[in-house]
Amino acid sequence: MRLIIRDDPSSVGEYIANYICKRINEFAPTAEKPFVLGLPTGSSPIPTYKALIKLVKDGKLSFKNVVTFNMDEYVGLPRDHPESYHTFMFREFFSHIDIPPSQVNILNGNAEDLIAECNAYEQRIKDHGGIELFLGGIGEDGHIAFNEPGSSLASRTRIKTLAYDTILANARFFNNDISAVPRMALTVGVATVLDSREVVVVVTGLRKALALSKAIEEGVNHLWTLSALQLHPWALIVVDEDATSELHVKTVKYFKSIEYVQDQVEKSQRELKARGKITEEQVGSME
Ligand SMILES: N[C@@H]1[C@@H](O)[C@H](O)[C@@H](COP(=O)(O)O)O[C@@H]1O
Repeated sequence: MRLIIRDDPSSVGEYIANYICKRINEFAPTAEKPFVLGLPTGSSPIPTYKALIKLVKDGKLSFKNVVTFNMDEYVGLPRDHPESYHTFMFREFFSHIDIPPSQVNILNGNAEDLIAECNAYEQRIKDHGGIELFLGGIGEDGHIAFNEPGSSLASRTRIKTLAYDTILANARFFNNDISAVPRMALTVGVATVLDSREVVVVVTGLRKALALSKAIEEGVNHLWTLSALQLHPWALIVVDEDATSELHVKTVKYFKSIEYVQDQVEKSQRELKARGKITEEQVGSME
């Protein structure tokens, strides 16, 4: 697992957007072989979405051959409700980029048969060859998607009852009216996230500091479902300084030193390449 620390949420967003841009461009997606991207909602990914939109507007990135799968959706909230995750995703992201709406997948929290909806979603992900990169956020209780504390680490897309903490945290989106927050959601499972080839998680703000420390400084634990990422072979967590507040100083120093050494390695590779000592391919294989 890598942990990247940036000063503030907007630098975190820029880092992740540039990272995703590089991954999509290197993948060189086509209509036959699209890049399959998992996406979250919440306030934390908004700076990333803003930076991705700018990359598209600047002509550096296209979503024409990208297929997306969102992590979760409330149960019973009308699709056009201002706080449904459908509305959120189109308002904050999809309507500003060049993705064909037919390539957007979001769970239907109003399906007649919710279990069938969840199973079909898992199948659709499989039919697309799995998710290449899953971008996620976390809740204050360490949940990834809506995998609340106690969720099975082997869980798949399913119906989840929300924890009271999450209902309280999300009440701010419903005029602070706790009774207006849906009690249930459809969500991809922890195992659905772990199945993706790469996971990138955004964690910003003091409110998430305890969850971050539990997830990376302690063992794999179903009470802090983000900790399951420790089992993933290719995981990256990008955080701001505030989110590191509960980490040990040595943890922060360790991850900063890793980034520093990595930068030095890349710099020396670029120099070797400029002097014709190694090829572009060799640079890529060492990154
Ligand atoms: N289901 C979503 C999560 O996927 C998201 O990570 C979390 C954090 O939201 P925010 O980024 O607004 O703190 O909110 C909800 O609970």
